[in-house]
Amino acid sequence: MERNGSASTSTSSLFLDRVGEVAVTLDPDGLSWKPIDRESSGSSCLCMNYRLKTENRIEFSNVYAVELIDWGLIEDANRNSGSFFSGNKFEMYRFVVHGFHTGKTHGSPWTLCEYTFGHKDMLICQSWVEHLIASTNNDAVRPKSLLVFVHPLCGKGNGVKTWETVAPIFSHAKVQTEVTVTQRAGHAFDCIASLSHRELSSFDGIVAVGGDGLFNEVLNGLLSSRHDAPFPPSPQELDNKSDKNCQHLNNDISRGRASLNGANGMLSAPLCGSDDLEPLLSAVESNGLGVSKCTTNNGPCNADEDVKVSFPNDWFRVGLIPAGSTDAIVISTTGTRDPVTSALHIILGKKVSLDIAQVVRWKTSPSSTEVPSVRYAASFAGYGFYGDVIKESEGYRWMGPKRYDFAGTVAFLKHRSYEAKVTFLKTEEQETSNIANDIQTSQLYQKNSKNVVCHANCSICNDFKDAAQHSADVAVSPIHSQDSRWLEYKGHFLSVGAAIISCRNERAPKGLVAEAHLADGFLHLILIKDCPHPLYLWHLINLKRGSNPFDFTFVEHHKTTAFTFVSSHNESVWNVDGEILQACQVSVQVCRGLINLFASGPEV
Ligand SMILES: Nc1ncnc2c1ncn2[C@@H]1O[C@H](COP(=O)(O)OP(=O)(O)OP(=O)(O)O)[C@@H](O)[C@H]1O
Repeated sequence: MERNGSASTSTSSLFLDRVGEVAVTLDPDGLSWKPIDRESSGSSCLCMNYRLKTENRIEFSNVYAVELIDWGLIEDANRNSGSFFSGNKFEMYRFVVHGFHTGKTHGSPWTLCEYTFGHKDMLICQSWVEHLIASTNNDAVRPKSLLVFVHPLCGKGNGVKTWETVAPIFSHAKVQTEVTVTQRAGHAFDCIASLSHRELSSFDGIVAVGGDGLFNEVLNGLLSSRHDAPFPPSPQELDNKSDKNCQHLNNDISRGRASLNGANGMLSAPLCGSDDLEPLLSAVESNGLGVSKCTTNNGPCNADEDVKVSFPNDWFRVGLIPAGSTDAIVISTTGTRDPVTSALHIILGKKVSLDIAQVVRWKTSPSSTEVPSVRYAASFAGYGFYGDVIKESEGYRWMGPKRYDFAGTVAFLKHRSYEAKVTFLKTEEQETSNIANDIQTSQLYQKNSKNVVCHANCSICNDFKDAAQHSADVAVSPIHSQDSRWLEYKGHFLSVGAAIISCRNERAPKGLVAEAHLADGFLHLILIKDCPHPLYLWHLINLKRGSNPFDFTFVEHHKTTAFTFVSSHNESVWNVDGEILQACQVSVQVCRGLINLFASGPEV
């Protein structure tokens, strides 16, 4: 390798497979090459997505692996030797640069490419490999060892095939993978929940190959015993507090006459100041943060130490390679639904924080005794229409992903509404808006959201990391603060939904809530009050078309950090990340940035 005029640039003569002899230049940002003594500069780019076009440079940020391979053939595509594919062949030592192209438009899938270089001298090849590896390992912390769960039956039954497609990318990058193909629902949860802290900390992350349901299992397996935080107040507790301390006003939403703030809608008087709200149950002994004396907030501990892995932390990451029916989590966090793109995000060590909703079920049915149980959700928790769809779809599993369209149509035609009470924590933004005037919810929505859409390196999501990374304040929403104000809605609802992220999917390309952020510490509560059938259809059409679905008088949209829900219905079904949860009393709170995902944020 010869140094050029600039100290940071060097050039060598190498052979590039299917091109011929090239002058290769290494600069601080990448690798480029120029054919020597030839006008022809054909190049190759082989892999799952075959590209055949002239390339003469690759940036280091687009290189995911560099490998020394065996002595073998390099093809010279000398134009004088005939066709491109019938050039001369030479034997030499070789190394491969594995890379990818990001596509010209945001949200387009990344495509793989590889360049095989050769030289008669093995030491020269070795030296190139060392230089390239050193140059490409500068930025993010790339994972070395991952635990992988593959759901064989997810989506159209392609889980294993999807893993087989991306597995070579991990082996090229020398990322060790311990793979389990799940045998049943709950398998991944059981495996992860039963891992000792030491076992878990021997991995840099866990990867789910499947849909949102498998991801939810992984999430719950990780957090069930490793996230210590006070529960949000139960509906009963809020009632007790409001009876004792607060003015308690209930404005029922009249059936079929949904309206906004004021007459039949929102109660803007505070239910109670919740400064002294204690968690109903201290089932988990909390130390506030969930971080014990020897924790791994800044990285895995020394193997000999008494390790405890708790969440949130700064190093453990979860990955998702999409193979499911809906894949809303992947689309909302990477901007595309592509296994190769997701695999590359994982290998490159990309990281974004994700808000997680802690859903505490207090009662399964109105007559059952209060026994809290916790479920975590990464994308969505919904009741009414959303619960009906998931329940209805269970009977049509044989249809595959199409069953959601069918079940959705059936649930829509039934047009059922449910009597329920929803109490949510008012945010500062809403306080200001309500004092100022009694504006309608759709206006409130526009005013509060400022229509800032989450994107890669989103400043809103990164805000809290700079201020107080992973402190108790950010781990749990401030629902116990002195200034908390709770608002109550009571009435008949077609659905009650809580979107933690945008939940983009093929049926709602901009998401259920287009401006939801990955890690702003808020969820979006969407209350669809009973309304005439055609209007509800219009709302659904707006979701599908990407128009504003909240611009209706029967839709309430509130950005909040916590809410409670009570229904008197015997078979109350929630849809939590696409999975069924039977519950008639729940409390939900957002835990800001509770986990890290191998992703860079939605590209919008
Ligand atoms: N081997 C298995 N057999 C049956 N169910 C499984 C298996 N592994 C995981 N599951 C469960 O299957 C459910 C659906 O998984 P997932 O969401 O990953 O796939 P999907 O095809 O998108 O599912 P769905 O169509 O139900 O949304 C989850 O509850 C998961 O726990």
